[in-house]
Amino acid sequence: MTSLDELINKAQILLSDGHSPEQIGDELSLSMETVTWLLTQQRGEEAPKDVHIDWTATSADARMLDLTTEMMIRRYEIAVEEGQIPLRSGEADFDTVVGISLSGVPVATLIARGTGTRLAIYHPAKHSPAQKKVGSVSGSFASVAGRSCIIVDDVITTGKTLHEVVEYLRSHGAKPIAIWVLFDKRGVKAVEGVPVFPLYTVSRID
Ligand SMILES: O=P(O)(O)OC[C@H]1O[C@H](OP(=O)(O)OP(=O)(O)O)[C@H](O)[C@@H]1O
Repeated sequence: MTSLDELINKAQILLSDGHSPEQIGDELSLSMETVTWLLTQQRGEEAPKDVHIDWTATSADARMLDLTTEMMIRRYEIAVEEGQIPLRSGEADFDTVVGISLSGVPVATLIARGTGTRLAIYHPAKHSPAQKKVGSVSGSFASVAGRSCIIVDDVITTGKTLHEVVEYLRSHGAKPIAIWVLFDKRGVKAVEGVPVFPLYTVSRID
């Protein structure tokens, strides 16, 4: 079975389990166009330009995940050393890591441990069970008001989630300093003026 067949199979299983195409797109980190193609594709029909990242070999092992977060921390240290993050003398860097639920949380937890900072968890609006969907910071972890924050997630697909988090943090008295992600599928340099530091940028060359 090819990896494309596996992806089609995964999408069909999610559909038969009752997930909407939008949820399948979120689950597999694929655009709606790609999900539609996976679910309806006719042999010979050209696939949309998208990439699927399978990093379960790393995410399924806490030690490998920890090593990955060490790379993310080093990535940022280098950016600071090179002046990509201009810090005013005496200014605190960041004191809080905000992990985006769900997949950003284990990564953020290890980064908070590795940097000796506080851990906050953000629930995106799309996860809210309420009719009026709004994002929120979990009351079970660190608060964000008055804090300088690093936002952590696994992947940028459209960038919508990060826009939401940056707006939330600013409107709740927090200062987003930078965004750290494992994979950036959009090649975005900044979100609402907050610089993005991906470990890997994924792009297609046609
Ligand atoms: O750039 P965007 O288009 O906003 O997509 C990226 C977001 O989508 C995924 O979350 P999702 O809630 O779908 O899955 P998860 O619960 O596994 O984190 C991913 O973990 C990012 O948070």
